[in-house]
Amino acid sequence: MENAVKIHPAVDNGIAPTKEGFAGGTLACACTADAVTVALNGQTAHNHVCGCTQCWKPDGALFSQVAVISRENVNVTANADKLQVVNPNATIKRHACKDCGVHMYGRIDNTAHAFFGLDFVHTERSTETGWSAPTFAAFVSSIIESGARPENMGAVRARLVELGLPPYDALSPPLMDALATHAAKMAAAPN
Ligand SMILES: N[C@@H](CCC(=O)N[C@@H](CSCO)C(=O)NCC(=O)O)C(=O)O
Ligand SMILES: [Zn+2]
Ligand SMILES: [Zn+2]
Repeated sequence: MENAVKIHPAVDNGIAPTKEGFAGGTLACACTADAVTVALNGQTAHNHVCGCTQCWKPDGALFSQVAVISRENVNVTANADKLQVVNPNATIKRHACKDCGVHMYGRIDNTAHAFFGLDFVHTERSTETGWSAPTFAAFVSSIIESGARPENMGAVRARLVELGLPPYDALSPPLMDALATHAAKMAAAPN
C-alpha cells in the first residue's frame, strides 16, 4: 500500500542519488513567463528536509528540501528584479520570486554567523540530476507550527526513518556541533 505520509515530492518516491563530480546547474522559479533563474556553480552540501515555518515548501508538502552552497557560486541569471526578501528579520534572508513565491536562495548577512558564506537553495527547482541527496530531517516538530496534527508526529517520524532521513527537532548533530563550536570560539574571543 502506498504510504499515506507525504514528506516532500523529492523523497516520497525514492531519493535521487548524489552524482560523483556533479558540476551544478540552474534553478528556476515556477513562473511560466519571465522566470527567475539562478545558476549554481558546483555541487551542494548538507541537503536535508526541513520542517521549519520559514523554508519554502512546494504545495502540499509537509517539509521543504534545502541544501547549502558557497555564496560565491550563486548567481541570479534572469529576472532578478522579481526577487524580494520574504522576512527581513530572519537570519537567513530568503529571496523569493514575488510572482510565484518560490524561494530562489537564502543568504546570511551576519558575518559572525557560523554559516556565513553559505546560501540555502532548493535544488528541486533544477532539471539537472545529481545534486547532493538529502540525508536527514531537521526541525521536525516545527511542522506543528504550520498546522500539522501533533497526533500524526509518530507516523511522520516513522516515515522519515523509513526513508533514511533521521528526524531531529533542530539541525543534525554534526551541524549542531558546528554551531556550538563556533559559539564557544566567539565567547572565548568575541572579536
Ligand atoms: N520553530 C522555528 C524554527 C526555525 C529555525 O530555526 N529554522 C532553522 C533552519 S532553516 C534550514 O534548515 C534556521 O536556521 N532558521 C534561521 C532562519 O530561518 O532565518 C520555525 O519553525 O520557524
Ligand atoms: Zn516566479
Ligand atoms: Zn528551515
